[in-house]
Amino acid sequence: MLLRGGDSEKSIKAQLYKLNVYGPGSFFKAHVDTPRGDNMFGSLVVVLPTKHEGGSLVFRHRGQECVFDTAAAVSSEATPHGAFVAFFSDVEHEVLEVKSGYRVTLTYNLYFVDHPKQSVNLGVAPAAGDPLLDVASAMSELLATPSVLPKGGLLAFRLWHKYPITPSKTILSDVSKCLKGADKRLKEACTSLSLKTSLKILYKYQEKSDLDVEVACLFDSYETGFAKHSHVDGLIYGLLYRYKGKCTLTYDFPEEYPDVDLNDRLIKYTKPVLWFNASKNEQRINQFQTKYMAYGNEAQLDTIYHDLYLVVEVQPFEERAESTA
Ligand SMILES: O=C(O)CCC(=O)C(=O)O
Ligand SMILES: [Fe+2]
Repeated sequence: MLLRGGDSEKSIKAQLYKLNVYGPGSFFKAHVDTPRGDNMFGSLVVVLPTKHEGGSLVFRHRGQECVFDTAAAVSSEATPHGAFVAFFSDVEHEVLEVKSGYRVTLTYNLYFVDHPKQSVNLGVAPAAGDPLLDVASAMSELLATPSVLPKGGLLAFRLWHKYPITPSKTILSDVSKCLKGADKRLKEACTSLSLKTSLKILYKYQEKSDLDVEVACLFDSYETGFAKHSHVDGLIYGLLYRYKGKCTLTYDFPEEYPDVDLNDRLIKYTKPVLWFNASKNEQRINQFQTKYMAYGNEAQLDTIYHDLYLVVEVQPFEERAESTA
């Protein structure tokens, strides 16, 4: 169910990437498909009609697993026939060992495209029912609760999928046009309630001393320099003392790295945040390129998958109540 709702009308392009031939004993280790461009959202695997045993394609994402038994798919009828599966390419997948015969696949990269002329119409029908309504009603219930961000602030949803980021190039507002599955529905639900959303990247500074506090910074762009510049850490460290870890900082990173005496300006950007889907242990933060290199189906550094947050601006309760009254 790659494309739902509005996405069923989105133009997509399928580009042949490679041919894989697996003989007995062959397998493909668990990996994600290396993003080739910010608009690549999925992968299509076409399984050619060659009889084989073993070689199932196993998908894993956020603790869930599902198996596509390609051996059964090609031989479910008297004459072998082809099969295909499409998936979001940040979803980890693995081809188990082929026991006998040959397993042959063609893989395609799937891209969202702006110009319908380049696209192939795959005729994907929208899903039955409208899950958008559920998300929107849960969201409006949340905002109708006086104890939720009484003075206003932010809701920060860690997105279900990871997204391709090309350091120094990717503009997060462009990524918001390429949201996948549940993430897209979440954004649409916010828009239907006239809520202002934006995508951000989370960086955290954790103080290991007896203070045991941390500051979370939601940035508007991928910061290659963040880890290297100790004076940025110093700046945040200063803020830690001021806030004693009781609040979360959101901060638009300026072109020039700021001086510590800009603290007053930064305070303006400090807002309370309610976090969703971001359990402490699971949060992968301060991600940098090298970690991901060996994991893709092609070693490259230009574009990486990154966790992103959909951030929703929330007015103080009184203003929320007035606007819905
Ligand atoms: O052969 C398959 O089923 C999957 C191939 C694959 O994951 C890839 O080429 O990246
Ligand atoms: Fe793959």
